[in-house]
Amino acid sequence: MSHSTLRAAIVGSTGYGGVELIRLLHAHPNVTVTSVISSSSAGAPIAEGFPHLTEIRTDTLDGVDPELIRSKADVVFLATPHGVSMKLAPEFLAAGLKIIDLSGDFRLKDGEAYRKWYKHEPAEAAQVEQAVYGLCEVFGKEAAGRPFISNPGCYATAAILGLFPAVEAGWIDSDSLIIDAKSGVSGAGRGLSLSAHFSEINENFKAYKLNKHQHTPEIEQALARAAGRPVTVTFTPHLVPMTRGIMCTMYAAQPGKRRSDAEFVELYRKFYEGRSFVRVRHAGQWPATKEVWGSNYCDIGFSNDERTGRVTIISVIDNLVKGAAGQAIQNLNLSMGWEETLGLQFTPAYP
Ligand SMILES: NC(=O)C1=CN([C@@H]2O[C@H](COP(=O)(O)OP(=O)(O)OC[C@H]3O[C@@H](n4cnc5c(N)ncnc54)[C@H](OP(=O)(O)O)[C@@H]3O)[C@@H](O)[C@H]2O)C=CC1
Ligand SMILES: CC(=O)N[C@@H](CCC(=O)OP(=O)(O)O)C(=O)O
Repeated sequence: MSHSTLRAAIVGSTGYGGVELIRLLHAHPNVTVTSVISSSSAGAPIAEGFPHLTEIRTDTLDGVDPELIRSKADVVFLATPHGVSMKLAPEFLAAGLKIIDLSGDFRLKDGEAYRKWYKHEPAEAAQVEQAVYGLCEVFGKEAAGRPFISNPGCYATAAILGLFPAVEAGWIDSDSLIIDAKSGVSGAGRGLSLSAHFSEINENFKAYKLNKHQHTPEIEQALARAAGRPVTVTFTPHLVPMTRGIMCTMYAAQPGKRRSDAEFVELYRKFYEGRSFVRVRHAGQWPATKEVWGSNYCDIGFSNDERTGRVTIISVIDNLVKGAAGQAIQNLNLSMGWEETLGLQFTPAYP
C-alpha cells in the first residue's frame, strides 16, 4: 500500500456504514484504507465475513487499539454506535488524528437535548464544541481545515437539504413544518433485531419513534440557523420494505405570497449552485429513491398546492451514501481542501 496518500482507519468496519466506507474509499484517489477495525472480530480476515470485498481487502481486522491506529492512520472514521464514538474520539484527537464521526454523539450542541433524545449522557461539552456539524451543502465552509467533523444523521440530511433554502428565504412558515420520512431497513444497522427481521418488514410499512426520534432536535438545530429563531418540527419516520433509501415528504404553509413550483426550483437551484450532489428537479418532476441508489446525490422536487397554500417538498437520498459514508468522505474532502466530489462521482445504480 502506498503511503503517499492519506491513510484512513475505519472503526466499525463490520457494520453497514463501515463496509460502505471501505467500498467508497477504494475508489478515492487520495486515500488508502490502512486499517479496518472491529471490537469483536479482531484477527479475522475481513473478506471472510464480507466476501464482496475479496479482491480489495486481503487483510485482517485490527482491534480497537489507539496506539496501533495512530501508527497506521492519519484520519479515523468512527462508524460506531452513539455512546461508543464519544469514548473513542478524545484519544484519537489528542493523538493529532483527524476524526470523522458518523454517530449522533457530537451533532447536538445542547447537552440537555442529547440527554433527552438519545437517553444517554452527552459527550464532554468542550469536545462537542470542537466538532463541526458537517452538512456539506449548507455548512460545508465550516469544515475547511478542521480536524473533527460530526457527520449528520441520515433522515436529518434529507430533511434539512429539502427545507433549509425555503426556511431561510422566509417562503415557508417554520412553525408549520411536517416531515413524513421513510427509510429502508439498512438504516437500522447490521445488528439483528425483531423489528428489522424479514417477516416483520416484508410487505409491511410502519411508523416508529413518533415524536421521539433522535433526529428531530438535529433538524430543528439546523433549521433554527436558517430561520434565525427556534424551530420545532413534526417528524414521523417509517420503515419500508427496501434495503437502501430515504424519502422525506415535507409539508409547509406559505405565510405570504404563494410561490409556483418553478419559483421554488429557481430558489433551490440558486442556493445549491455549484454543489454537484444536490439535484433540483424541474417543476412537475418528483424524485424516487431508486434514482439516487448507491450514489451521493440528494434529489429534491416541489409541488405548490394552490388550494391549501401548502407546498410539498420531496427529498431522497441513499441512507448509506449521502446519509452516512458518502457524506463522511465529502466532509473529509472539504476538511482537506480537496474537490468535494473526489472519489464520489457515482451514477446511481438503476433499476
Ligand atoms: N445505517 C445507516 O444508514 C446510518 C448509520 N449512521 C450511524 O453510523 C454509525 C454506524 O451505523 P451502522 O454501520 O449502520 O451500524 P452497525 O450496527 O451496522 O455497525 C456498527 C459497528 O460498530 C461496531 N462497534 C460496536 N460497539 C463497538 C465498540 N464498543 N467499539 C468499537 N466498535 C464497536 C460494531 O462492530 P464490531 O462489533 O465488529 O466492533 C458494528 O459493526 C451509527 O452511529 C449510526 O447511527 C448514520 C447515518 C446512517
Ligand atoms: C431505519 C432506522 O432504524 N434508522 C435509524 C437511523 C440511524 C441513524 O442514522 O441515526 P443516528 O446516527 O442518529 O443514531 C433510526 O431511526 O434510529
